[in-house]
Amino acid sequence: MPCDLILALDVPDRQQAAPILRQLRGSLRWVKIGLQMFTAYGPDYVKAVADEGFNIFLDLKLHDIPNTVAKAVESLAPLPIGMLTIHTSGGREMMAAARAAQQQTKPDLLLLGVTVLTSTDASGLAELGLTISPEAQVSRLGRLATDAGLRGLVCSPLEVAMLRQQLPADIQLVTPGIRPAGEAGGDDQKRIMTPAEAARTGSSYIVVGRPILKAKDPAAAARAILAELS
Ligand SMILES: O=c1ccn([C@@H]2O[C@H](COP(=O)(O)O)[C@@H](O)[C@H]2O)c(=O)[nH]1
Repeated sequence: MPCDLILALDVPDRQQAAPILRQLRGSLRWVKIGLQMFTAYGPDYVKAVADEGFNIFLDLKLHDIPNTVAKAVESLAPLPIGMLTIHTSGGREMMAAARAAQQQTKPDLLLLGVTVLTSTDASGLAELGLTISPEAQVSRLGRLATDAGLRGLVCSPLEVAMLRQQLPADIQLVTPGIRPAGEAGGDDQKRIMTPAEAARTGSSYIVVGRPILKAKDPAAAARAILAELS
């Protein structure tokens, strides 16, 4: 199963992003714009990065009452985006409303349900009153999301093999929590794997931010990961 790289463009400003994008044009296909850059620059920046030839994953992790999330999906539909996230913990009704809005306004958009954040481990779930393993909670939320009509999930690569057993084969599994060998620990990511392992286990896409952005040569670091995946 092919696995592609998505660069999480989590940098403070567009000046820092520009040289990285320029150097990766033609080799990297997907760029994730998340809360940091979207709150700084808004929809215009999404259009600007798309105009440079990248596919855009807009990672806003929408989570609100069903009507509000559905209306946000409608508002985002004119943007040149290929993927958009909502939180599965918003529940079945919220996900179904978002999915209906997406189908009506942007049928080719892949609406992804974020399961358990890769920065959360069993003790983090327990603090929220959820005495369940991350794997069991991802399984539960994955089923709920696909029952509500979603065709893609965000999870840790640690849960991919389990989800591949329980879900239809065409469900797209997008996995952050990627740390190259020797770079584990020392930050907020808890449920992690290397790029090659995440691809081998069946991820459709891996999402990588800091391991690329903090490298001496970010474009070279991204190209090395792309080579690992090919
Ligand atoms: O469960 C999740 C969902 C989303 N993310 C996002 O992915 C990137 C990961 O960046 P790194 O620097 O490689 O940790 C980041 O934008 C998160 O918002 C996630 O990590 N986990």
